[in-house]
Amino acid sequence: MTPDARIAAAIEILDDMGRGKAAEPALSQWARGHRFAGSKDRAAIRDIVFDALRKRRSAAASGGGESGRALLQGWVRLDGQDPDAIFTGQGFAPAPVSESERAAWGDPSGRDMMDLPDWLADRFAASLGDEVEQVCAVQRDRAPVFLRVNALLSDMGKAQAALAAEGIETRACETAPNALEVLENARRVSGSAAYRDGLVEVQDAASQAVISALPLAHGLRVLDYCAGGGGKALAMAADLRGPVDVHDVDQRRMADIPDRAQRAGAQLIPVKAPKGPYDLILCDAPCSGAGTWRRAPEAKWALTPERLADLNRIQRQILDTCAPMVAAGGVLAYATCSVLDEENADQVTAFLADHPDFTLERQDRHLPGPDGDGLFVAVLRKA
Ligand SMILES: C[S@@+](CC[C@H](N)C(=O)[O-])C[C@H]1O[C@@H](n2cnc3c(N)ncnc32)[C@H](O)[C@@H]1O
Repeated sequence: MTPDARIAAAIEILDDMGRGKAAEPALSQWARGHRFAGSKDRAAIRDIVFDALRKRRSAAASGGGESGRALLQGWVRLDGQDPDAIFTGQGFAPAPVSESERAAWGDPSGRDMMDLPDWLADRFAASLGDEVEQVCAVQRDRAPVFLRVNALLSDMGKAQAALAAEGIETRACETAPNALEVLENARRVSGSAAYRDGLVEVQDAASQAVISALPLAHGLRVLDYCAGGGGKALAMAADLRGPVDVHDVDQRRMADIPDRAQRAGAQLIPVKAPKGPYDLILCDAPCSGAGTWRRAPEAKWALTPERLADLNRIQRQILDTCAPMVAAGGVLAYATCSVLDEENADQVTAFLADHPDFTLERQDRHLPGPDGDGLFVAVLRKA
């Protein structure tokens, strides 16, 4: 497919999303209806759709509307390209820009460039202060791909060499001790021998740093209470060189854990109703994901104040449920992939007020940037 035909495809998909479909089903449905599109075309179309979603507000202001055509005219203009060179109507290119479309073009400014709904722009400003502009600018671009070298089966040098042998170039990243940033051929990672053999896992560098901040030591009894797909549990098992109990309210979220654990040579033990006592419990709580919206940009447009309030309630409940399961002298670690105070420091303050037997030992905030996503972790020690 030509670059302009890919833009025409992205317009169809964005229009489908405008009628209420989520990005993944819209992309899959388009691919099913256009079997001639190869994997490179599908990947390129996906990149355009996701980039337009990251910049939806500024693209809409630039292109004069929320339709697929307006968004992508705006997206092309934001990129410094000439829409008339792409919207030619030739071959499979989108139809030429009409006079009414052109008249609607604008120049995004101020809040448009934050690429957030107004209510979230306010919350971001309140939580991030002087750093808000920089964080919003970062979230308008694609995130780097990071890997975690699995210390149970490999080390940095061996893993980098194995990846390089398959054309995957990496560099060590300072955010966490076992983190690699993929510099070239990131799409090859999931099919590589290094990945299949468990030498590396795909995991954001700041997510890895959250685990490095925990006082993990061999022999500790550890529970991952919100284990999901097991990304952080695997990282804990590698640091611990021992087993980790895994739990999630939604069993289906843990479906991949047995295969992932086997590949990584790690012992993750599913526990339906954990009781404790544990020396360390990680609560990687459900959250807005506001630190990871580069990767999942749909989420920032879908979040509502009501949903955020619900998440805040669930986060409090999870901490309250886990606190009694922590052994005396043990640790409760609270993590989110959010940059919003109400999900992070405010939750910790409220928890400490209700649980005077805990003290705050450490609190780290990672902002989204070149070295990883936006994450938060608080290490709370029980007396
Ligand atoms: C941020 S995700 C966890 C990601 C995971 N730790 C990882 O590193 O891949 C949050 C998880 O919390 C789970 N969850 C939501 N409410 C919960 C609750 N009340 N108790 C336990 N887990 C819950 C969700 O099903 C989801 O899998």
